[in-house]
Amino acid sequence: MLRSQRNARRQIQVLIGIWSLEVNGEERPIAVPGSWNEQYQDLCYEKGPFTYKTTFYVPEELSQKHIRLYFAAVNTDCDVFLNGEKVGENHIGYLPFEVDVTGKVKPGENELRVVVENRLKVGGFPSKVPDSGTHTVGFFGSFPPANFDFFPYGGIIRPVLVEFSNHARILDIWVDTSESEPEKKLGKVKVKIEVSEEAVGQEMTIKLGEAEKKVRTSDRFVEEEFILENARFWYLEDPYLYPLKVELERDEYTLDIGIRTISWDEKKLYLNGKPVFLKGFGKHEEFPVLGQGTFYPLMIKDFNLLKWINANSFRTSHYPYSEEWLDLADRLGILVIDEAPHVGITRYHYNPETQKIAEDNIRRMIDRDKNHPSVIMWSVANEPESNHPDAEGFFKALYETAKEMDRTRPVVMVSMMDAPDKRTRDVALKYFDIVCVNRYYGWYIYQGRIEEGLQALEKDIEELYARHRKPIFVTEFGADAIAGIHYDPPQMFSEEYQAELVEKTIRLLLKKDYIIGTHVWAFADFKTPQNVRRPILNHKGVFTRDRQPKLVAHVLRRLWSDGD
Ligand SMILES: O=C(O)[C@H]1O[C@@H](Oc2ccc([N+](=O)[O-])cc2)[C@H](O)[C@@H](O)[C@@H]1O
Repeated sequence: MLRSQRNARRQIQVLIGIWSLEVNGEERPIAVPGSWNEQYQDLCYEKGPFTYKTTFYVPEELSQKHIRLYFAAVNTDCDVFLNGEKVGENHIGYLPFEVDVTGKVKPGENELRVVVENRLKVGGFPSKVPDSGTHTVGFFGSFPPANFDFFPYGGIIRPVLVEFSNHARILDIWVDTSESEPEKKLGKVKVKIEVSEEAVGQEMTIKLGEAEKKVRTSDRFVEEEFILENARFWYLEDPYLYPLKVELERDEYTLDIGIRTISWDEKKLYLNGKPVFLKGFGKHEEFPVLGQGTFYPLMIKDFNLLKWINANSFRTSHYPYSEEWLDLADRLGILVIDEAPHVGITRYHYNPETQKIAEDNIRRMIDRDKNHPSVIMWSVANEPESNHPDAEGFFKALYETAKEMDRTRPVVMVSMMDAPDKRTRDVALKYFDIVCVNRYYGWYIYQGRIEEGLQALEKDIEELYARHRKPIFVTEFGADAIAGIHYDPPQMFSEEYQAELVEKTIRLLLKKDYIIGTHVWAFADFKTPQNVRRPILNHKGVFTRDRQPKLVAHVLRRLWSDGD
C-alpha cells in the first residue's frame, strides 16, 4: 500500500482539525490528530469506546473517482462508518490502514464516524500486565496496568486523508538498491511497481533523476532496473535523494529514494561498505497535551537536537512513528531502527492467533517503510518474555516473516534477557542478525554503584559475544535524572549521576570491536503509567520532556563529536 499523495494526478483532503467526540451520549470538540487522554482530564484514564465524527464535502466531479480513506494511525481498535454504513475496521495502533470507499461517497456532504476503543489486553496489543505478574517486574501494580513503560494513549493519533485518484492507478512501489557497488559508484536500482487491473495495457514512464524508461504494462506488475554510473550515494554526511517518478496515462506517484547498501558480518554493521557505529537514542513520539498525536514542530526540534548532540541514529521504540519522521531522517541523514508495535509481549501472546496478528503487524510495518533509505534495521519486538520456552517458535516465525518481506536489512529483537543469570537465558535471540540488548547496570541493578555496574556489564557483554559471535548493539542503558537536581558525589536521580553513568558506559563499550552501537535510553523524558518508580515521567531523558538539555546532553555532545 502506498500512502496518500497530493500531486498533479491525485487530490487529497486532509481531515485534521476539530472533530466531535461522543462520550456517554454527549458531544464535545476533540482535536485530530491527538489523544483524548490529555485533552480532557476526565478522559485521562478512559478507554472508550468513543465515537469520533466529522463531515467532508466532495464536488460532483470527484465523487466518481477511486476514493480511499487513509488513516495514518488510530489507537487502537476501531470501526469506520461512512454515511452510516460500516466500511472498515482496524485493530492495531501506530500503523496505517486504508478503507476503499469508491462508489460510496456522495456528491456534497459526507459523514465520517470512527468508533475508537483503547483497551489493554492480556496477551494482546496494547499489552496488559497479567494478574500473575510479568517478566518486567517494574510494571506490576502500575495504573493504568500497561505492560510497558509509557502512557497508553488512545485516539485518532495521526492524520486522516481522503484521496481521489483515477481507477487506472499505481498501487505500490518497491525499490531495492542493495546490489549497488559503492566503491565503484555504481548504483543499481531495481524498481517493482504494482498497478490496478484498470491500468494493465497502459503506457508507463519511470523516471529516476535524469534517467527515464518507458514500458507498456502487460500485467499488474512491472519490474525494471536502472544502472547509474557515477551515482551519488546516500551517506550520513550527504544524504542525497533521487526523485523516482512513476507515471501512468492518468496517475502518477513520486518517491524520494536513496542509493545505499547495508551489510553486516560477525562484528560490524556497514553502510555503503564502510563500518558505521550507531550513536543515538531510543525515544518516544509523545508530548504534553498532544499525547501521541502527530506534531510537526516536535519532529523538527528533535532532529535539530539529534544533529546538535552529534547523534546519527534513533530507534522508533516501541512502535512505528509517524511517517514524516522517516521522511526527515531520509532527508537529514539519520539512521532509523524501525520497531514493530510489540512491547510487553508475555507468555500469553505465544499462541497461533496472536502470532498471526504479530506477523501481520510486521508485514504492515515493512510495507509502510520499505522504501526509506534511513531505515536500516527492523526490530520485531522490545523486551518480550523471551526466556520462556514458547518464545522460540514465536520469534523464529517473526524473524522469517520479516525476512520474507525484506532480505536487504538486518532483522533484530530487542532483549532484556540473556544476561549472566541462567534464568534469563534467551531462547529466541539466536535467530536474529544482530544481538540487541537493553542493560541497566548502575540503575535497576547495582543501584548507586556505577563502577561495580560497569564491571558486571563488561562480563555480561563478553559472555554474550562468546555465545553468539554476532555484532552487539546496546539498544538501551541509562539513569533517571530529575532536571535541576545536583549532587556530589553523584547520587541516583541527580544530573551528575546520569552523566557519569552514561559517559562511562559508552567509553567501556567503545573498547569492544564487536559493539556496533550504543543508544542511550532515552532521548527525552516521557509520561508513564503511575507507579512508585515513576514521578509522573520516566526521567531517563537526556533532554527534558520540553526538550531542554540536562547535564548529560553536553557530555554526549562532546563525546560524540569525534566523528566515529
Ligand atoms: O525502565 C526503563 O526506563 C526502560 O527500560 C525498559 O524497560 C525496563 C523496565 C524494567 C526493568 N527492570 O525492572 O529491570 C528493566 C527494563 C524498556 O524497554 C523501556 O521502555 C523503559 O522505559
